[in-house]
Amino acid sequence: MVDYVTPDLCDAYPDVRVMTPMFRNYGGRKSFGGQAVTVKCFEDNSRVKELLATPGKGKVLVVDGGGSLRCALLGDLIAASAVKHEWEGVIIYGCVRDVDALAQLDLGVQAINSMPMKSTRRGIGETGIRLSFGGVIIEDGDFIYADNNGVIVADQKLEMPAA
Ligand SMILES: O=C([O-])CC(=O)C(=O)O
Repeated sequence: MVDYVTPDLCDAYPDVRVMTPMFRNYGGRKSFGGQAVTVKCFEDNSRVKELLATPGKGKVLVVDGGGSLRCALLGDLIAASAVKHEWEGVIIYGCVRDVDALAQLDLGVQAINSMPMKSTRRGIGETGIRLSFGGVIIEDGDFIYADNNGVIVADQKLEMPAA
């Protein structure tokens, strides 16, 4: 597991897209990165649950939840499924819950806040599409990196510069 340091990546790759600072780290992995798998859903985590139950090695699930603060799109059970399927992490423009349990998992999780109410699951949501939030565009297949400093997006895979 690579320890990504986003300030060092910004220095080495000044063209990266940097998200507006609004995410908090909720996962047990303070730093994570990989190829973006995109989801857009509003207050419905059907697609999040489905995707995190498929193989995720080298991948980061990027969820545009429309910034809703009314319910959580991820909790400890779905996050545990993500760990089992080897996802690197999940970035949610929306909320998570079960935050103390999330902090114990070997998974990166960044979201805008915590919310104890769960979302609905009516099968609504799109996957593999272009997202726009946090001041940047994220295409399915882009590369995304996150740590406690922030979240950055790039067209190609980034390597940590030699120390
Ligand atoms: O089930 C949900 O919708 C979210 C949740 O609490 C979990 O993943 O444990």
